[in-house]
Amino acid sequence: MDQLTGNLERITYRSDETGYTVARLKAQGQRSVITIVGRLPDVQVGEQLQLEGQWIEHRTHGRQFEVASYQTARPTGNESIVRYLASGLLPGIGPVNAQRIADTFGEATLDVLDTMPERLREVKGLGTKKIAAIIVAWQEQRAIKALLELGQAVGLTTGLALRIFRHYGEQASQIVQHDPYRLALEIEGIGFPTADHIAQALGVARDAPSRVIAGLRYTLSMVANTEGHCALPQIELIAQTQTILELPHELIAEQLAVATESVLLVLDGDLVYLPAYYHAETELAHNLQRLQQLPSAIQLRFKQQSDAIIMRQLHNASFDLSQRQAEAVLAVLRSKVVLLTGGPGTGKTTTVRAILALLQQVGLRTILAAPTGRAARRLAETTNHPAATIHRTLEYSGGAGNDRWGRNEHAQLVADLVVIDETSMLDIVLAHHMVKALAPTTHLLLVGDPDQLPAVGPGAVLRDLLASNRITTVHLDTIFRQAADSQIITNAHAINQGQLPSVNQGDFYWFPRSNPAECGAMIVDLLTTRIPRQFPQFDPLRDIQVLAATHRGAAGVLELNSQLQAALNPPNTTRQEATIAGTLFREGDRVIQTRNNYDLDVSNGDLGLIQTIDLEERTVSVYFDDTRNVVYQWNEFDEVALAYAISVHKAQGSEYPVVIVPMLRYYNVLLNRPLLYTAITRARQLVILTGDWQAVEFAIAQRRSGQRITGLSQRFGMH
Ligand SMILES: Nc1ncnc2c1ncn2[C@@H]1O[C@H](COP(=O)(O)OP(=O)(O)OP(=O)(O)O)[C@@H](O)[C@H]1O
Repeated sequence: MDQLTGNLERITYRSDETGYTVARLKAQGQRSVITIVGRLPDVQVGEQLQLEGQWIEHRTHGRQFEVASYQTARPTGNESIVRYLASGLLPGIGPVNAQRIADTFGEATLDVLDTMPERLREVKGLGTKKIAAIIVAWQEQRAIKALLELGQAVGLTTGLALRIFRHYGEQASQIVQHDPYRLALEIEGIGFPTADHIAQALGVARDAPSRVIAGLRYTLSMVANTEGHCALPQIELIAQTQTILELPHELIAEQLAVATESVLLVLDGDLVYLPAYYHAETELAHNLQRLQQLPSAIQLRFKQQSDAIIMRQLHNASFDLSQRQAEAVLAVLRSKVVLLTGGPGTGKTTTVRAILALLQQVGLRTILAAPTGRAARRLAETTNHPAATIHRTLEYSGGAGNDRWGRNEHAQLVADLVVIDETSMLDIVLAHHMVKALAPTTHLLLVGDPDQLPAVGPGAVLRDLLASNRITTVHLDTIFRQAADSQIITNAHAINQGQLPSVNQGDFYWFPRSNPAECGAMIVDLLTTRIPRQFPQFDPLRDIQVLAATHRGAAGVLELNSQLQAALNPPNTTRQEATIAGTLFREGDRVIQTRNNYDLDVSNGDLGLIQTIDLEERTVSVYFDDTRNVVYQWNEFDEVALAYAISVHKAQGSEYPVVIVPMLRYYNVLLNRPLLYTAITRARQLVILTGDWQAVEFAIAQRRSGQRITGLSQRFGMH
């Protein structure tokens, strides 16, 4: 190893993601300024660096020093201090102001910034606003430095350290040092093993209570995220935690008792909950029951009108409802909380429209909402009434463990009726926040199809509420004639009843392909050749969605995306491309937003096309839903994925003109009836299944996706 000491002159390039840096150093004993490269996430211009590493000969850039490890010392001497302050470290400080600051405080400049930053007032020409901004930036800089140093000591990669910093801000070092296990629970991409690794490096004992309790909490949050359970039975929880911690059963049982005592976990009967899910479940049950009991303006308004009169009004407004639909309308007028269920084409939306018309006539207010942006847009289109996501309706902001709900028990929604569509997608936490924000006089109508896949988050709210038998429910099961003409809809209902679909007639096709590679090739062929030839009205980039059960394998989301990208949007000198967070993106690519981002105003599931990739500015702009442009910074783009193919789960609540579904046995464990049913009911005009017919049979034979452990239906009625 060679050693080198010098003063940092300039930073030529730095990756915010990885900390990889190219910089210029005025090194002692070297005649000219040299180039250094390596992971130097926190070094600043003007700093004194001590480096270890080796000299290498770069093909195009020539001789440079590759840094293996380094230490920094703060700049000393007027010139270095000025360069340091003017390096872009502090907002609004260029060479002139930097010189003034350095002249005012001399060698003590950095100490003043550390301990008495208010003394900046002594510097001529610095306003209060500028001083406040400098103080914030300086503290943040120090916090990042402290965290990166700590990170080096405990074996954290720069990428992870920066992610932790983005999450916790200035408290990051403190949290890593004193409660490293929090990282596993609160930061996406950091699992228990990483947190455990840090804790071990900090010398936390393997059988320390904090480790055991973290392991128990981690197990619960993992089963919530992967299997949708709100809780686990004690024995199950201990057994699963044991395999993670590799500690004796008794020790874990003991700490489980301690954790429930101190309410880090909640024991209810035999079920153990994370407190957040326990509260969501109990309060949801409680609030729904309270809501059911309190009188309302709607009830009052329609009290004097007989059922027959109301039906006549609807008839006059040209609604010819079936008996069941009429029952549903009356139920909503008479009961505070109603479930309206049914498969595709059974008249749910028509029923909602009839209710809206009645309420509007007499000046009562309705709010419509759905769990995803696309579902909300469709609801608005089909009802001709404004609709928004539930998050937006509840004026949600924040994120990253810092949630704020503008509408809550203290600031409730102003409405006589709130209608939620796609209720099957409601998880326990969102349902809780929504119901909490309803004024006691509001009616709630939950519309949904319980045979769809359950929510991505934990809980099975719609199924649990149905199972409780305590909420007025109207189930629509007649497929109306117009809808029955569609083979997609009749097949959806057939599949739901355990029958095989009829294929190759109308709008529902089957292309047998025996193995995953052939199936993948078939899908490419469909998008590039067959569909454009036979159905030229569909634009392959905009109208066709491939829905796969899995991410892995030759017919999984990842592989299909790379093949479809190559076929539909191949490399082209006029189209910029870039690899961001491990994925190659190209201008023109079809992409999907994968989580809600309130700053950029894009929701999970929104689809768009990449407009421009700007390598200089490190930004990507995406044109969403043919309506609006969103510009992402590079480091935000990990929220976006290619979307030629997406998972069925991601497609919940969305519809597409054409849906193509590979069906193969290699992912048998993932196949089930709700998955296939959900996939094909996403299509408006055309469904194409391709693969192995036995996989279709197998899927239909698996009646349910995994059962979820929840306590909502039992809890209902206990209050
Ligand atoms: N009472 C009725 N008489 C005749 N046709 C009806 C009736 N109710 C609904 N329809 C028609 O049936 C079709 C499906 O109705 P609607 O869109 O309300 O169902 P849905 O359950 O909301 O379907 P999806 O879940 O697929 O959106 C529509 O074409 C609608 O006009």
